[in-house]
Amino acid sequence: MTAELISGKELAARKRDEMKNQTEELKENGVTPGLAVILVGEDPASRSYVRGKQRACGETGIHSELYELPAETTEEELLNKVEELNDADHIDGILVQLPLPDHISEEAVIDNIRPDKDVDGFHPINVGKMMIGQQCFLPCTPAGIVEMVKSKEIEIEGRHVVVIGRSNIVGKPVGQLFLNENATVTYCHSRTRDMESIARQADILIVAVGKEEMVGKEYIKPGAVVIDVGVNRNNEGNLTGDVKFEEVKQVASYLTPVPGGVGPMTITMLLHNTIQSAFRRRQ
Ligand SMILES: Nc1nc(=O)c2c([nH]1)NC[C@@H]1CN(c3ccc(C(=O)N[C@@H](CCC(=O)O)C(=O)O)cc3)C=[N+]21
Ligand SMILES: [Mg+2]
Repeated sequence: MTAELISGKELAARKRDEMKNQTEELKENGVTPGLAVILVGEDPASRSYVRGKQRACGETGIHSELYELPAETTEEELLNKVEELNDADHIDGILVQLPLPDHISEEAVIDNIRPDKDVDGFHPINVGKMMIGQQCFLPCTPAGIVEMVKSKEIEIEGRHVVVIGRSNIVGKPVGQLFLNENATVTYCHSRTRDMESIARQADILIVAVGKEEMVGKEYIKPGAVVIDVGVNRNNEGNLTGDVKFEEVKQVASYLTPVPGGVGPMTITMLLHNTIQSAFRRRQ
């Protein structure tokens, strides 16, 4: 078997076309959706992701503002900036790029973003609402993954989803979203015993670990759907996933590439959340 690739890039392009119509509708009513991105420090990978987000905003008709703060910024200064953006009517979404420098508490920053502008879906109010199935901003990477699976009309209900990774921004919420879709969900992590045999039970395997080429064909049930969330930079500076692409492609039914897979859909869901926020707050 050779897996069919799920191109996040193509799906993202289709979704962004639809979203352009939504921003036009808003603009006819005098509303331009606005996203503010705050980047603290000079990490080159973070800079490159932020550039991608801004480019995507431009293409979709979303106004974006970038605040580049020096690495020495204090927590209080950052919280003041968040407060200012919380109060700015033309800003519908606030994204503080993670990770933050060690002297700043990510928890304190996230807690102080207005939940109705938290387009990352990281605020505890939004996390709680997601957990009990209430309307909220869904976290972008997990929501993008569900969209990718649905785009191929892959059945989710009743199927076994195994998530490798338990971060607050990908692993935990992606399992919750698949549970909300009536899947049976298992989490694996660094302390899991015999991870390969658990992963081999997955109908849909989601790998969100951050370790280059960790998952080979021994983790895959023939015909499984494999979603690679890894964004690792190798020694040559290329972006690579957590999955051994060439060998897993020989056993899986569907596989997401890196780059061109989950990443572009993460950005697309951010645009989606920002537009939804503008509709909710200003229409
Ligand atoms: N508050 C916050 N929200 C985030 O959503 C967030 C964050 N912090 N910190 C960092 C991670 C990482 N992330 C990516 C988004 C898009 C691509 C993406 O578009 N990747 C392209 C390639 C980009 C390239 O080549 O550099 C692709 O996979 O095809 C990657 C990574 C969002 N993150
Ligand atoms: Mg920190």
